Amino acid sequence: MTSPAAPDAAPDAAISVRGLRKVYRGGKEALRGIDLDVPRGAIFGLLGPNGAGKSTFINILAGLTIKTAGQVRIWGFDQDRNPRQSRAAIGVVPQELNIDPFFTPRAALEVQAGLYGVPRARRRTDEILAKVGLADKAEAYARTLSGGMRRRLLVAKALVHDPAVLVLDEPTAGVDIELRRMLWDYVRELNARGVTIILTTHYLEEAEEMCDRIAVIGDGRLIACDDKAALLSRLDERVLAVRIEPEEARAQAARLDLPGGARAHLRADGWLEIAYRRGATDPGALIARIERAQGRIVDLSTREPDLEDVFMSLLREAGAARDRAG
Ligand SMILES: Nc1ncnc2c1ncn2[C@@H]1O[C@H](COP(=O)(O)OP(=O)(O)OP(=O)(O)O)[C@@H](O)[C@H]1O
Repeated sequence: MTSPAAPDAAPDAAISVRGLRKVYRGGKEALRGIDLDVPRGAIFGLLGPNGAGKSTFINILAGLTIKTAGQVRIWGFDQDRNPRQSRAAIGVVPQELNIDPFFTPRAALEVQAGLYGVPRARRRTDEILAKVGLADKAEAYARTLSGGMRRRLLVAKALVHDPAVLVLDEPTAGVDIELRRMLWDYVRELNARGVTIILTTHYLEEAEEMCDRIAVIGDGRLIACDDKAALLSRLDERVLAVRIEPEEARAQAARLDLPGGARAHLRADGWLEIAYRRGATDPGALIARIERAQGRIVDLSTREPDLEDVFMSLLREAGAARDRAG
């Protein structure tokens, strides 16, 4: 693949968004003023609960949804002032598997390349098909492709014009582990060649593994945007897991009032998991409290907070701030 078509001076921000708002017909405000920069060369994760506004954000970048207000620059090109260049700089893999059933993968890529004005001599149809593992399906009708193969075809279609920025909206929803691995390997390879990647995913461990920078959107607002490591270290939280005997005591223990605002919940595997703030309490106090009230601790482990803990904590904080604001 050639390097992505970049202006003479590649911008620091692959995507730069200011004051982005979207109000849908009917009045739903899906984005309430987002300011966001995606650094060039990043693998950038966009996270948020259902209905947070992620797809709206991505569809606006892709030019599929018209924004209500704000400025969007893609690879330095203003979406309103330079629509052609900004569109050429981005490739989007949509969430839905919307593929024309009567096209073969080869024809689908050729049509897509035509739409983007890629001259025949510069088309890389076979190379792209091979990369996404569809070389032997090049002439099959799309309606005969499995869900995973359709997903790969969508990735291939997003790449025909060599975009500098590739956006993947939930690319691994419902795909098997093997395809997921293959897709991520390919994404990493593209990134290593200079393509900036933006992805949304509901699998937080996936974002934790793949992304170097992460934004969290909640209810149309940006509630965090930071390097992954900074985001993870922001939470002064530890998780202690204990196994209590007898079994009957476990559910009771989950309801105990614990020191320092620690929160407990009983996992499906019978372990009691307790999230506590290091500054507010120490594990010794927690253990003593549980043993005093309930049974015997027969096993224990601790772990660092993961992205899921951070994510839940950010959403809780944002919810509490909204409640306070009324
Ligand atoms: N075409 C539309 N018309 C009206 N409301 C819409 C439309 N599309 C989305 N919405 C609403 O806007 C809000 C944001 O939706 P969006 O699809 O952007 O969220 P999301 O973060 O992508 O969610 P998910 O994780 O479920 O895909 C939701 O309340 C949704 O119901």
